[in-house]
Amino acid sequence: MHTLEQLERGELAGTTRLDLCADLDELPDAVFGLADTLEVLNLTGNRLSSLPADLSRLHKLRILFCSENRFTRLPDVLGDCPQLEMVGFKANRIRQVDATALPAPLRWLILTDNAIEALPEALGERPRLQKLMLAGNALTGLPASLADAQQLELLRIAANRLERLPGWLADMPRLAWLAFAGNPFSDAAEARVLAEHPLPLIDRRQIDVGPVLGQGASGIIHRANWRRPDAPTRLMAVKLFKGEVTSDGLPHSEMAACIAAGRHPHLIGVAGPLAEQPQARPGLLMELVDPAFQPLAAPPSLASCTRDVYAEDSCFSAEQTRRIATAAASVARHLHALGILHGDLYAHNLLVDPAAQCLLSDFGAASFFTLGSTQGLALQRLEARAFGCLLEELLQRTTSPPQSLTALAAACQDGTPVTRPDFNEILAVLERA
Ligand SMILES: Nc1ncnc2c1ncn2[C@@H]1O[C@H](COP(=O)(O)OP(=O)(O)OP(=O)(O)O)[C@@H](O)[C@H]1O
Repeated sequence: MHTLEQLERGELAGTTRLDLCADLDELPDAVFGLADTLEVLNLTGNRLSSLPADLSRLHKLRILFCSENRFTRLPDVLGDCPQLEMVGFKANRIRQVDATALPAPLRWLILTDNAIEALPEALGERPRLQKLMLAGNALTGLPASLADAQQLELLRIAANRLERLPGWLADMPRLAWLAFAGNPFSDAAEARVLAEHPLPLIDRRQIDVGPVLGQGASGIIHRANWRRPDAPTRLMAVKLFKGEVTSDGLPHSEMAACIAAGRHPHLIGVAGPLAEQPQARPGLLMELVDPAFQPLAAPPSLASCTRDVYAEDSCFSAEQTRRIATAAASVARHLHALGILHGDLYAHNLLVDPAAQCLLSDFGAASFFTLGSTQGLALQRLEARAFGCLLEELLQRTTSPPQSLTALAAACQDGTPVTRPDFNEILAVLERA
């Protein structure tokens, strides 16, 4: 984080990235002194409601974050910025987004947690658009032009007012990660899945909440002792949800998916939701994961956009790759059979131990669909592409990758979704590999 004083004293000359959080009501003029080098401008957490009309003087600007400010419209000046490819305005009060505000090179747009009812058709006319985060708005529809966004890979539309999922989503050639829970059309499927797979409520008096184990976007995970009257005390983990919308969706949908997912060798076991209590946060009691299990990769970076970031020295044997891929595919098939789309099938959500045992975590983007529906089948093909990307990444780091798996990764990423293999076929290939 930089300070206004550093900026005004000229100490930041030549910088490519500026992070300013200083109760700003307007962009300081001194920022333009960095115009010849500035590529990333992070103004998150100020009180801004507009940007200067001549923002495009920052002619090298590629990435702009203005989350947690007071914008009520996406500033039109963004559309004048010749290199601007990533725009983040999470948690503002935006109602209005005009075509003029969308820069031509737009690749990654974050408008999570605003009050947007409609988006301009021009959104689909940004040919590089790859990642679109719209959860937590008031959208009743999506621009039909998005059907032409050939590069779109990740779409978050959870917690909106959509009455249906657009049919064209099924034909998107590259779409692989989709979250849509918390819309009127999917609420019934969520309620059904949950009703069919209930878990007993856990009495909060039986839980001693211990130290923090970790923190995700939707909540904090603590170690916990579960003291049951008729059984020995068990060491567990409890997730206490924060309650707000995340970039993936709503905490109650995440909880519903965790519960409904049931038991599977490659899922973290869930004991049940904590009984509700006034003023207490919703909570979920689950098995404690051994620290030997670690994420297979880190989440995407600003540069990688939709693809995970692996450690430089990540390297797998063909057998490890086969085991990890089989675990991911079998758990995806299990979820799909229940009417659950994981929506975030990524290496960073796979916890793997040194013996290549594997757990799929993070149901924050999970959504619910009607079993046996055409739409359900399309969604499974969409998740097959996510699996294909994962397998491709594993194979890039595998010594002597089996040819059959290279062909499988390609087939799962076929630009015509209906020709992709389903998860039964995927598992059959993995078994033979
Ligand atoms: N059952 C568990 N046992 C032990 N540690 C856990 C358990 N669940 C989560 N953790 C720890 O808490 C961290 C956050 O977990 P959580 O599932 O909330 O978030 P995430 O999926 O990693 O992140 P995000 O939701 O932001 O994508 C994990 O990285 C892990 O270190």
